[in-house]
Amino acid sequence: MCIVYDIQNLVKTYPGQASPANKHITLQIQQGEIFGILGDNGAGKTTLVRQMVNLQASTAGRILLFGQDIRRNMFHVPLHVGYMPQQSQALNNLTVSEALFFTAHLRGMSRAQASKERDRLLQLWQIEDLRNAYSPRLSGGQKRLLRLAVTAAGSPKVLILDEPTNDLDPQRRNLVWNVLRQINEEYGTTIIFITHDAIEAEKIIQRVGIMSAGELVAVGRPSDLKRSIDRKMRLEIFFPPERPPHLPVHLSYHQSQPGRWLILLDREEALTTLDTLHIDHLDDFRLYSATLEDIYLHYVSQ
Ligand SMILES: Nc1ncnc2c1ncn2[C@@H]1O[C@H](COP(=O)(O)OP(=O)(O)OP(=O)(O)O)[C@@H](O)[C@H]1O
Repeated sequence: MCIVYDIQNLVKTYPGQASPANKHITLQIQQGEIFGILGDNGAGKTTLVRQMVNLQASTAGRILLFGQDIRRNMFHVPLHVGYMPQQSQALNNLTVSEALFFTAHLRGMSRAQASKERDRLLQLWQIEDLRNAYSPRLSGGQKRLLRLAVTAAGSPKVLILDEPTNDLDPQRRNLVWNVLRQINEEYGTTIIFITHDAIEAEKIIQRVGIMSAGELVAVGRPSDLKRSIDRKMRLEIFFPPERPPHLPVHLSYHQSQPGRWLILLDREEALTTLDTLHIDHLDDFRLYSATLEDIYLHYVSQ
């Protein structure tokens, strides 16, 4: 299988920063993969993808895209990669329809092909009713869908998306994951994205890279990484914040919000722990096997 990205020993230190934003990142991404990048705030994810699209010079290391060093030819990345940054003002004063048409046209399609591409994208991303709306007047979520559609215009071989589901309601987040999977299946597009939605992204992620403090601390298929915490169950409990339950002393919890704890347990002790906690004193509880979010918490907390 063809290697799309070959990232070798990459380091980025911003001027004036004591520690590097990322260090010694070595990673290969294969053609047709859906690769997710997870990590806490400031872990170096955006810096890494900006290096991958040649918008950020690296301090050391190199990046090959389809076997060619991305710094040798400034057109190499734009020719193959559609990139959606976290924030962008780039849609100017165009209507939704114009933004899609001109992007497809600029990417080499004839006017007739670009019109067809515009209609296909309007339908695929379910934004047909916005076709004549001016992009600056769209809501945050509508803009996000338009930016995703613009990034995918002309079907580039690789999509790199920095938090594709930010600003979206649950229904549209679902739409995004489904459309990305569809694009990957139909065109064999390699899709690389950063997300904080570990649980939802698990639906489509084939391989994941977990970043912590500038380092890539784990890379693998979610099912393989799960083996490292395989014997663990995830117990989520909900309780009145002013009356926290008494947890057996050998267990620790992660509090995602007041009155909600996440506890990783050995399978064997799940039922006894629930007994100790007195279920009737809890507002609610959920017990399930490890998710991608647990893998992430496991590696980031190490
Ligand atoms: N232009 C810059 N100049 C100086 N430091 C920067 C710059 N951009 C990012 N950094 C620093 O580099 C580190 C990594 O930032 P980066 O944006 O890559 O993290 P991230 O994982 O994408 O975070 P988030 O999830 O919050 O978006 C942080 O410490 C950040 O403060």
